[in-house]
Amino acid sequence: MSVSERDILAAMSKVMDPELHIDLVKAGMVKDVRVDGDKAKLKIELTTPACPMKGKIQADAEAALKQVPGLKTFDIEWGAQVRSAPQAGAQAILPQVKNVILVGAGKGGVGKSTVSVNLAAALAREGAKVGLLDADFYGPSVPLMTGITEKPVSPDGKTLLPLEKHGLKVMSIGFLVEADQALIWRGPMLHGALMQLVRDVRWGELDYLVLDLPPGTGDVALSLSQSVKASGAVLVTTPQDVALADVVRAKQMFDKVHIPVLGIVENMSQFVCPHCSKATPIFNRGGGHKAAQMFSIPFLGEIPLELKIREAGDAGVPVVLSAPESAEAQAFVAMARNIAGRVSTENMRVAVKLPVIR
Ligand SMILES: Nc1ncnc2c1ncn2[C@@H]1O[C@H](COP(=O)(O)OP(=O)(O)OP(=O)(O)O)[C@@H](O)[C@H]1O
Repeated sequence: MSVSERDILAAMSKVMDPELHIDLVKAGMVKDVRVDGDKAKLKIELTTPACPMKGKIQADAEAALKQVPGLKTFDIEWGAQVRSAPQAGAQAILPQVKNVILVGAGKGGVGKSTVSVNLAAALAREGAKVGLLDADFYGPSVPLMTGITEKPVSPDGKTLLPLEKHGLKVMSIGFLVEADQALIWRGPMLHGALMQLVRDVRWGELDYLVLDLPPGTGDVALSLSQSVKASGAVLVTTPQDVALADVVRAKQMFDKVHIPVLGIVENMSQFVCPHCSKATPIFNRGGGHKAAQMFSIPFLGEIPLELKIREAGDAGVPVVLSAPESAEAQAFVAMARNIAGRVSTENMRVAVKLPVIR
């Protein structure tokens, strides 16, 4: 029995992307199908190199090809092509950036910058082109957390080159102004300075720009979020019940400007004693889950309270790079994959008018 390219496509159209809820052919992921007698070659292009469902898609695709009558061997080349947010492109303020991911929190000190830096580093480690923009003028921590001490240069007096470290393109308000100076600026001045950071930096082509927002739900966070036409926002919280009120405010802020909330990350979830391995929920447990349930938005992961995370931050090498095999690094990687998956789902939902599935 001879096999045709149509048979291969028919088999692939039975494989569903478990997150996007459409089949691989409809999602445009199946490329370059070639059949030669009883052998087939094809390429499957995932929507992100950090795909949280790659293992399942791979198993399902192989199982489907094994069912094709007459097909003896097959060779799947795996790749990834990050899709742009529908609002990205020539008209946008960042025309070469496919997706802006906002990282926000209802209040300061919950680990927003730690999450931003590790998210960016984890996505880059998976193979994506990633930028990190620190707009947190209250306490720009990205220079310290990435170990960058140089100042950005402007080759033409108008635009700035981002600094490059850990496979990331990095820019921070902290590179340009003293913290006490930014703090006395009023709203419009701050917004202007931050927009300059967005617009006048030569980011080049990026799959993801992770934007560490100023904490809270003030006007600057709101107007910046609105201006960059983000793919979505990640809310960082600690597990206490008192943090819930801040999450509510942050969620309302993003709803107001129609930015999808990609989900909630619970930071400082519990402390695992390095001596006896006993887990202690210092800041209580479950607040992030509770908030996610309350709003029917995804829970993107929990990050333990762990000395190594703080030490890695202070040493300028994110823990996902300094100790990639550690449980805390794995927690960040799982979170980053969930976020990349949610960005893909949001983009696909708009592109093919999928129903909202939470
Ligand atoms: N999971 C964690 N385990 C241990 N230390 C952590 C963890 N998350 C954050 N920290 C530490 O807590 C401090 C505050 O974190 P970070 O600067 O990321 O918070 P933030 O929400 O961005 O704060 P701000 O809004 O004030 O800028 C840092 O010293 C950081 O290293």
